[in-house]
Amino acid sequence: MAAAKGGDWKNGGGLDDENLVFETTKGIKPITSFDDMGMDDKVLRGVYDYGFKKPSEIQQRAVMPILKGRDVIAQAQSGTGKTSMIAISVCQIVNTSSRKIQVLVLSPSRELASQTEKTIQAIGVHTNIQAHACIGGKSIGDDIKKLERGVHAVSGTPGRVYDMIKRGSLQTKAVKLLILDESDEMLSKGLKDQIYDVYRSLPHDIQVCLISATLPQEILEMTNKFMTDPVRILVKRDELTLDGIKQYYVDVGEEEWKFDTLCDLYGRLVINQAIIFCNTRKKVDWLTEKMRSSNFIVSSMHGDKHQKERDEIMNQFRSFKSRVLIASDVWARGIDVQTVSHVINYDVPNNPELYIHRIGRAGRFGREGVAINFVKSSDMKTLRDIERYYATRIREMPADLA
Ligand SMILES: Nc1ncnc2c1ncn2[C@@H]1O[C@H](COP(=O)(O)OP(=O)(O)OP(=O)(O)O)[C@@H](O)[C@H]1O
Repeated sequence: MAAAKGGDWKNGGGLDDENLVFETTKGIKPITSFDDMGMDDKVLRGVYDYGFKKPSEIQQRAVMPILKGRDVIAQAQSGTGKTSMIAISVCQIVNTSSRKIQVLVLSPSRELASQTEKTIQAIGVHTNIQAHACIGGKSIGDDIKKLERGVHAVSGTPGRVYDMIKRGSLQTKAVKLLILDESDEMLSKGLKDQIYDVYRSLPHDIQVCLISATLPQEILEMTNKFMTDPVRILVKRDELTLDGIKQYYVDVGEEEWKFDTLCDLYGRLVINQAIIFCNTRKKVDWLTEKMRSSNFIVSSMHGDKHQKERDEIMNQFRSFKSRVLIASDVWARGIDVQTVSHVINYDVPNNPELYIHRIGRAGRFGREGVAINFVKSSDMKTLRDIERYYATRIREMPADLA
């Protein structure tokens, strides 16, 4: 932070970066109790009232550097409390006596941005913090009104946030902290330009925190362009999969056998709640129709649906009224529904990062979960590559899994 960030990060890192080795910063002392983090009593009360007793490993290591104003790159396995850590830090950092936006949290999906806003509001219940979810698909007029009335923290998606900045409704002068959740996705090709647009509207000495379960080398390489001497808490690839999530595959041979396999599983497994991931929105729609016409009750969700419908589906799923959700990768990252017991990859995901995020929808915060991959003969190599990449085992699903 402090010093102006140098470099042309929008256009990628220089050649010098290629041989950089990234390691966890030495000498980070875990703080094993929330009581010892020097937080305001009201924030602390909010944390305990929210049901947290002890900080998770990543919270023990990353909260203090964030609160001290350091730039931080924080990686930890899925479902281990990273987004909650963002909420705790935001509640502590904002000064509620001023109604200016002081923290901006950006997330890749509307659902995640909204989930983070709700967590901030819940943990900050005793502090009077005003957070606002600034996300696409909602009324622009409502956003403008809410922002002009004054809020302390904004959790949003990059497109809508930048729109509000351009309109002058989202004032950035007092923003001291920018957090990119799911930061590898945020800095990937598709979103990097939008993030850059937001970033250059913020004060020069902005503190930046990057959070994700997956942080590939090429993302770490670009961080020196906009971060200053960041504290790094990193996880090695072979430690990223969670023991609590059992991983299986079913060799379906050909695409056409996937559907029967799914129907068969439905009859055999005791599922609390399940997410079935497909690689395209079209496939989500197709599978939803096909399941419904075979009398299965399923919900479905992807980025082409209207926001109102997306909200309804999320509410139904979170309140356990719907138990099986067929989804695109809009659901792969960050969404926290503790009761999800099974993740089914109807299609093997296109990259190893997505695999980690998808299966991480089950097995939240130490719970058990099961991930089942439907694998065509032509996908077997991709699955083996994923297995090798994370040094994990994805076993053939046993007949008696139920
Ligand atoms: N210290 C804690 N004690 C108890 N529960 C916690 C704690 N921190 C987080 N949780 C709970 O664990 C679950 C997962 O937390 P969170 O969503 O913050 O994880 P995450 O690491 O951001 O996940 P993802 O990798 O999917 O983005 C949530 O239900 C959250 O309420």
